[in-house]
Amino acid sequence: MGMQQESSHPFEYLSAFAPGLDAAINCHLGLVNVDKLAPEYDTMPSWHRAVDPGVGAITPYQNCSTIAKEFIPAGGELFKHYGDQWFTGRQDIFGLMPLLEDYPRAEQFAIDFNSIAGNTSMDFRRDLYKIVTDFPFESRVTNALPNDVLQVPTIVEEGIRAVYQPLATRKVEDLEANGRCLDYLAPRPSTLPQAGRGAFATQFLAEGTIVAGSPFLVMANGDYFDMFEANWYDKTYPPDISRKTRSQLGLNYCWTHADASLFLCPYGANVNYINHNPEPNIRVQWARAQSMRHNEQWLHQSPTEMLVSSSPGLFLDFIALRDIEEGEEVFIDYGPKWELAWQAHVEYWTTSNYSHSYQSARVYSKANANKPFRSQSEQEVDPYPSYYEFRCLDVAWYYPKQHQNVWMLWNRTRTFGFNCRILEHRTSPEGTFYYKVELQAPQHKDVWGEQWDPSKARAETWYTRDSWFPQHQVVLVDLAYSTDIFLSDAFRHPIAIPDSIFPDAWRGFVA
Ligand SMILES: C[S@@+](CC[C@H](N)C(=O)[O-])C[C@H]1O[C@@H](n2cnc3c(N)ncnc32)[C@H](O)[C@@H]1O
Repeated sequence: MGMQQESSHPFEYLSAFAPGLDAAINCHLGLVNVDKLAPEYDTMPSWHRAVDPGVGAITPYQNCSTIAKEFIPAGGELFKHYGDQWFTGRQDIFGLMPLLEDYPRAEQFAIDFNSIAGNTSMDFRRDLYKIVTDFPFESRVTNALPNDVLQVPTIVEEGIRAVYQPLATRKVEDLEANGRCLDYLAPRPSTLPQAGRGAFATQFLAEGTIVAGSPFLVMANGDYFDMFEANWYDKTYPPDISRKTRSQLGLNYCWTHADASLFLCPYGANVNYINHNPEPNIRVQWARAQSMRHNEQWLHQSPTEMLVSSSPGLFLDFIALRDIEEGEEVFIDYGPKWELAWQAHVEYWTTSNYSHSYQSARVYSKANANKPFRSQSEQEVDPYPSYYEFRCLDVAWYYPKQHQNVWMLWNRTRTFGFNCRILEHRTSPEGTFYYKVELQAPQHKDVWGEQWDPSKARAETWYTRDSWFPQHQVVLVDLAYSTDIFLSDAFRHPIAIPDSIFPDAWRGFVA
């Protein structure tokens, strides 16, 4: 998430795989208790593409915090809001699952029921309640009600969450005995040169400790990571899938093995920060059968079933090979092929000739915050580099209601505005910059997946705005696909699944 700015496709979000705690959190719309904050954009501040081989090889999307919105009892499962559509779009699987607003409605129903029937006999109350919950026409609200009328007083006194919370709470002793600690590791700048961030022990970890664990996204092959040349925005040409131009950054965070085309992408807390060292202090091993929902059977059969499964079933444990001190960086061995590829890359990078004068739009804007942006006419004399563009945040003005993709456009523009040009600037007595701008309204009528049609190319329609835009609504951004992570020669290499744990049943699998 948070990467919209990096893509120029008019309708599609660019989805970033943001590993960490949040990726493992389920959704229960009656018990939503956490929220995630947008990630921070944080490149390694001292790195520059003209010099540093690590540039573009690690994610700049960092610190995507998960925060508690409600009281969470010890042992309580964390739940976030996936959005109602996640359930309505899967009605064939979930049926009439209660949505976010159905729980308060059910709660109100229980309160009303109690005030009407609370003083009647238990038998009568039970029958009356059964009529409601077993009503032939199922509804999401009735599905949010507990089956047992004896729960109604709990709802009245403590709210409907109190009915569901016990079902979503495990005993702390049970978690301590069978769970995995999520905070034995934490990210910090790595001790290795050019490696970016690494994972560090937050406390002393004795030899044999399971320091982290991770489920995986499983892919049949690495095609998913391929990128092709295309011009989504102007639609002047479609992607040419015969010409792969580069690999997505996600490749560096995923695991594979020479004997199969499979790719496994871990998303357990902090495991994606573990760097490579040929002399590691951590090893990996599959979780014990049935523990952590690890499906041992999958290790003994062709990956076909695993690939079609809708729920994750692989779980890998990361185990201390020796005592690890608090504050020590932890490492796994990515394999000799990775090591050779990295060495070759470092050598190659000395020959790359990226300009020393390159500055990302973010770096430029920060360094020049005391000056207004240049207007169009000023830019004729003193242009900005071609890899910058202006975005103006102006949601209220243009809202093409007739458009079938309104919500997508709205979401997209809300986050990072419309293309815009600066016509004039002025400075208020308080020193705030104001801009007279021209905005380019989105004109797209087509949708993702439709037949390619160059005649639907983006219309160059510019609108002048009368009001002056304050500086926080005018942003200089990097042109999509121009930041370090899109450099076609940025380092890309997957991590090797150690041969010692790679199941024989998967060898030879190619898809
Ligand atoms: C799974 S990520 C590890 C976390 C990463 N360092 C970060 O900051 O997000 C793998 C990437 O980290 C970097 N890396 C890992 N080990 C390294 C090492 N020993 N030397 C240099 N770079 C390393 C490489 O860019 C590699 O592709």
